[in-house]
Amino acid sequence: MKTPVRVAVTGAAGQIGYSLLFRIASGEMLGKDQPVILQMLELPMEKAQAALRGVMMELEDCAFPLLAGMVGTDDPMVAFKDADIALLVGAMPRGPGMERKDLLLKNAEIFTVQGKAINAVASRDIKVLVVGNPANTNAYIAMKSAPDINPRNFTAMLRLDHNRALSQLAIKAGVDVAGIEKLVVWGNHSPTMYPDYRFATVAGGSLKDKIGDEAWNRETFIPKVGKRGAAIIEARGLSSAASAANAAIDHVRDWVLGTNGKWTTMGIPSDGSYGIPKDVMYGFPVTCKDGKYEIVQGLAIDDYSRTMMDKTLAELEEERAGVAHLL
Ligand SMILES: NC(=O)C1=CN([C@@H]2O[C@H](COP(=O)(O)OP(=O)(O)OC[C@H]3O[C@@H](n4cnc5c(N)ncnc54)[C@H](O)[C@@H]3O)[C@@H](O)[C@H]2O)C=CC1
Ligand SMILES: O=C([O-])CC(=O)C(=O)O
Repeated sequence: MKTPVRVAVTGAAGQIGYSLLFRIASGEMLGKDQPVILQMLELPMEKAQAALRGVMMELEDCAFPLLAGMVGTDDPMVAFKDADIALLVGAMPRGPGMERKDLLLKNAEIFTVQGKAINAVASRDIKVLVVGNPANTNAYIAMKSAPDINPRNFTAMLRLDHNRALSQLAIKAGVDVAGIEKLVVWGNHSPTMYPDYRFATVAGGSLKDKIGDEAWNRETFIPKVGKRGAAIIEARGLSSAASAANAAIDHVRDWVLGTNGKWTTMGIPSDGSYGIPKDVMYGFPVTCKDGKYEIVQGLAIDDYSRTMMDKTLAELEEERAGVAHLL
């Protein structure tokens, strides 16, 4: 039996939490032979704590063989104690008519507090995924609030955008999602993101050539992927939850268990690649191996792509300036 991995999940009684925890406990994130201890954080309010107790009762009722322990708490110092992995989900979601960056000042403080707690008590090798919006800038805040942890261990979720793009491409080209490789979504998890299939392949050939429709790329595909979150809020009255939880599972699974040479997209602190200034939390194409990610290097950036990549960068820099006083 492997040693259990401690997984901290914030916002555990929320919508995404409800779609996420059961899949982690069943082994879908870290493997069917990997026991986990769930360390769940919720707000120190009776309603949130009662809801968390209910979720924990349901987890108990599943009798998951891999669930080696559970902690429910309102204290970040307890939730992140010795945590190997943290999914920072707990934050206010947007409603109709809002942009994710409208949440910035409302949610930013959560990530200074939690970054500091991670710095104080978590495993020195903790892997952090920020889901709470605006995810890139919140991940940047958490990273800067945890100076003793390697900045590379803080990441933001672009995987939902990557998965959305995959499905739209598969529908357009009439191919299986599983056959598409080498896709990337550059930049911010916001409508400025740049889903880029110039390098994508299907059955060994170019997906871009197969689709052969640049007007569709610019006028339909890019805006559709960028505004998908808003379309779901419009339709459901609530922001995406099951698909967001699914993307979080995909992100962490690939980071920990590897991508076998395949590309995926992660929001990571830039190392200066592709002209993105160091530390900006930006969506890059990566491969993962042995618990580490590497940026795919050497991709040609044409003029249109440069403009798109700079636009989403400018938004991230603006968001970063807006929270500078907190850091
Ligand atoms: N990056 C991405 O692709 C996506 C991000 N999101 C974001 O994820 C976040 C959560 O979404 P939902 O689960 O739908 O929201 P929700 O409102 O259903 O749940 C959030 C939960 O977090 C808790 N919470 C709030 N502040 C907290 C804190 N400081 N510590 C611990 N718990 C706290 C709340 O009590 C609530 O139970 C939102 O910010 C949403 O915008 C949602 C979908 C996709
Ligand atoms: O759009 C939202 O506010 C929720 C989210 O991040 C998404 O679904 O991509």
